[in-house]
Amino acid sequence: MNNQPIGFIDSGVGGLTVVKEALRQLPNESVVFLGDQARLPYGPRPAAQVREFTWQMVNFQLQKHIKMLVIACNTATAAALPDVRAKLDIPVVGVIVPGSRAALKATKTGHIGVIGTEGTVTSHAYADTIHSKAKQVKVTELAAPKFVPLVESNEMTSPVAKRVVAETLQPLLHQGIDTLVMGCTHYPLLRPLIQNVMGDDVTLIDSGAETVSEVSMLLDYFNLAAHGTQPATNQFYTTGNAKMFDLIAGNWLNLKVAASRVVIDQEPTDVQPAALKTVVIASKNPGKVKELAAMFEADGLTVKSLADFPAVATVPETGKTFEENARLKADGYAKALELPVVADDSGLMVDALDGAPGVFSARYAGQGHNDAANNAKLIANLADVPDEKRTATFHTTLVFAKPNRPAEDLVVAGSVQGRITGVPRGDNGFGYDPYFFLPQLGKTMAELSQNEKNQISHRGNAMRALEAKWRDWYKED
Ligand SMILES: O=c1nc[nH]c2c1ncn2[C@H]1C[C@H](O)[C@@H](COP(=O)(O)OP(=O)(O)OP(=O)(O)O)O1
Ligand SMILES: [Mg+2]
Repeated sequence: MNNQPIGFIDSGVGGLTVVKEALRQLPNESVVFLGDQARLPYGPRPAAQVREFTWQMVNFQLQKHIKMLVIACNTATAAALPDVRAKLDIPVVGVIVPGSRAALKATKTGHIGVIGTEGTVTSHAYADTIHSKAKQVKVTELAAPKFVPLVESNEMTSPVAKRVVAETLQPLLHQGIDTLVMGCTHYPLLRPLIQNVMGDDVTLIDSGAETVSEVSMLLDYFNLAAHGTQPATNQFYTTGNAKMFDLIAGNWLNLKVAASRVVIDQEPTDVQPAALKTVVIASKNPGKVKELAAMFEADGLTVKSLADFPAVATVPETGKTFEENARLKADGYAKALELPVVADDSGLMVDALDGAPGVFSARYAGQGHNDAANNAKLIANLADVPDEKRTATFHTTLVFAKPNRPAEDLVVAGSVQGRITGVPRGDNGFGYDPYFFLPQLGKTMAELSQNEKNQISHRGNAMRALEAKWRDWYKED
């Protein structure tokens, strides 16, 4: 008997489909869930990176004193389960074996379909597991990389979702597949759409739900089940947007949760007293911070960001222009922190949308916005616009401010032109980068390294303008 919690980890909200099943089947058990929404999707990432991220989640869970770990993510199971299992002395459960087992039990035609992320499909983890048990069974695997972003942007019932699901599953029809494994814990949230396309004769296997039976069995086997004498407690954490997390959990899984945001990919930084040669990049956007930090670090400055000052109050962006917002942020944070501050206000202006989303780029998708939701809305709004009319501009205004001297603000700007594609490409950068195509390079922004992006980007151009001026300005003190 053991009242410690069970830890569940996933790249995002998808793992909650497993937790929901656990709460139903094992109501005495306490749960700690962590979703790495800040870095999803995991699907397109190299296996080594998925392993690294998974270990960061595992280490977070170990601090919560879990008694068992469930890797509620197929991509992470395929990439990291053997490694994690070998190094931990608690039971570690993945989703692929239980899903494979259930599919074998269900199939009559002996032809099983598997849909998953690119990472899961290229690992052939399902085919290998199924074939290790039953060689003669035919397994057809198909990557469905667009499904996770649909779920994470809360677009499960939109016309876009319906079309994407129908188009993606086309290759699996009329082949004699009678059982389809939803090999990603996000997919059960699209279940009605998937069932509709596959037809009622196809049995859908929810690998996550199957996993809970395995958890239940292991709790008994290792004598780890909770006493049931005290109420179970549940804790939910996300590395991303807690509001969006709560919204999706509530709307789609009927789970009332209040998630907390956590950082798992950096060592805690001590807050140091204000140093003379310190600049604070006053942004909550890690993508921006990374790009801007490089320049100042090269100049020998100590660079900090708002992540180093978790207690400072957020400055609202109430301006109507990039410059107004950049000034508000720079002056506001410089005053609060009593340090020199650089702020960036930036966004995407699409010609066919009369310059939208513009200064509203970060909040384009409204309440609980995030990159995936913003991108989904952008693509939906451009659905009927032909390629040659999808021209767009990225803009950045940078303001460098000294504490309490707004009149001396140094203001520069930069921009770059490109075109909005229909299909995202690349894993680098952030925000709208995967959709921002640069015809002269034949690549999207997200396909460039940080260095390459800085050479041509709006932010890089603004930084070069700042570079020419800031040293003299800074020295004046
Ligand atoms: O290089 C870029 N590549 C892709 N997307 C970009 C880029 N630069 C800005 N963007 C998008 C992200 C966000 O949706 C909006 C900026 O909004 P913006 O308010 O300036 O930044 P933010 O809220 O993300 O962070 P913060 O205000 O804390 O600096 O434009
Ligand atoms: Mg902002």
